[in-house]
Amino acid sequence: MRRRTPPRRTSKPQVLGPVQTYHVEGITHEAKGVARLNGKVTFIEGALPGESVTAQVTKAGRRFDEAALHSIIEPSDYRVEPACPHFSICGGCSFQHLADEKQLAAKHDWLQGQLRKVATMQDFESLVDAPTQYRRRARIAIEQKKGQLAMGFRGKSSSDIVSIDQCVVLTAPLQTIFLSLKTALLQSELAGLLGHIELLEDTKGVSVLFRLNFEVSDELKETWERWAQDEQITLYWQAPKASKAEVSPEKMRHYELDGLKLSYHPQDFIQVNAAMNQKMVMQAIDWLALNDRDIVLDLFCGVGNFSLPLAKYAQKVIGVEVQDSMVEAARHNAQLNRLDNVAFVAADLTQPVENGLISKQITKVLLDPPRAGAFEFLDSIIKIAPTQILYVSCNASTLARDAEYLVAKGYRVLRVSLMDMFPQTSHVETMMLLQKKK
Ligand SMILES: C[S@@+](CC[C@H](N)C(=O)[O-])C[C@H]1O[C@@H](n2cnc3c(N)ncnc32)[C@H](O)[C@@H]1O
Ligand code: SF4
Repeated sequence: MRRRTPPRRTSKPQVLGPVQTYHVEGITHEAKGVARLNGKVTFIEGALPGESVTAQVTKAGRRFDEAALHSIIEPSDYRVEPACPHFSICGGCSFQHLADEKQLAAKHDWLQGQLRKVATMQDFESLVDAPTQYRRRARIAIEQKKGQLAMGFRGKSSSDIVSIDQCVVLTAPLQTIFLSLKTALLQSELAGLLGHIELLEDTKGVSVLFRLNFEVSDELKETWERWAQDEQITLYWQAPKASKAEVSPEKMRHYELDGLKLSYHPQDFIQVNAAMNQKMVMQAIDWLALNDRDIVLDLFCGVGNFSLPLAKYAQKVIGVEVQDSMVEAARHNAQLNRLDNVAFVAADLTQPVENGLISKQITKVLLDPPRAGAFEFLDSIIKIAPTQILYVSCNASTLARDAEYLVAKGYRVLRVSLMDMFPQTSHVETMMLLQKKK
């Protein structure tokens, strides 16, 4: 008998305490108001600094409590109407009730706290773009329960799916296809066969990937291919247990960046915010001040998102990436863009790498690791002894750890930029430039 994946655990907040009045003093980077009652810190979701609110403790801890907002007695001047009707329950965003400039200020405060041991400059720089309609990729959860279709994101205080009709952080073409898809799925048996859906927009247009939990008949597939033709989008099907390599490897996609064309598979990593990606890559080129004597090592290079633009300014760029298929795509991208001064190597940077990579000829290193950071490769970077290291990070705590190590080994932090890649959410991306001490 076929079995469905087990239902996710739901975690509804459990109210413990009486309704009490709090004065909110600060805000965490996850948008929880910080208050103190009888000396004990309380985090209140939805409350803003400067506000007087009433709230009820939902989780009592030894060092701090968590509370649910009950009412706002005195609102903050910076409280704004959330742009999305689902904001109060959808876990996708956490900051829509706070004015954009204050969101950024809250993220700055938090980032400065995280990096306080290594980055002592007064102010960090900021890189920002549009506050909404920026997300060119999204994973949509879907569930059919008792004839009802839920399609959207996980909730704020439960892992249930919040069914949405509108998502203001998606690009406009993705919002449009989301609605059309939802309407079509309401009338199709496909809804009950799906694990999740991935939406993607790039220079080629919009695509939808169906991740299947169960096999689909050819007839049903044909119906959906006709729907995709009408909508002028591309469909990808990922069969149950199928690997990425089995998902239409011939139907590659591409995006444009700094006048270059980058080809990739729909399940490869690409930066989610296209406008911010363009700005980030330009900032990397600017900060590294490359010239035709520079040999650059681009670690965790993906399909060449930094390597190719950098190659226009440097003598040579060497990109390193663990996934063979992405290394192949990166090599193809170099050819496509007629760049012959860039090479790509497949290597797992958490393991000892071939000695050829640890070359003293390398003058600058750029690294853009996943959340776990790059600790295992730091000693290799130190052996290379580049004059500059540009660290792009999606996790400030692993960045802080790695930067501390590099500082202890003879580097100093020159510049830090908070890149607001995901406005309205609590995610923070950082660019840090380190310089070798003389
Ligand atoms: C944050 S993404 C950055 C990709 C690229 N720099 C970009 O801007 O599109 C991190 C990349 O590191 C790769 N990666 C993850 N673990 C790795 C490892 N252990 N060794 C080498 N690359 C790895 C991932 O496949 C992914 O392409
Ligand atoms: S992720 Fe989309 S639907 Fe959810 S709160 Fe944010 S804008 Fe609204």
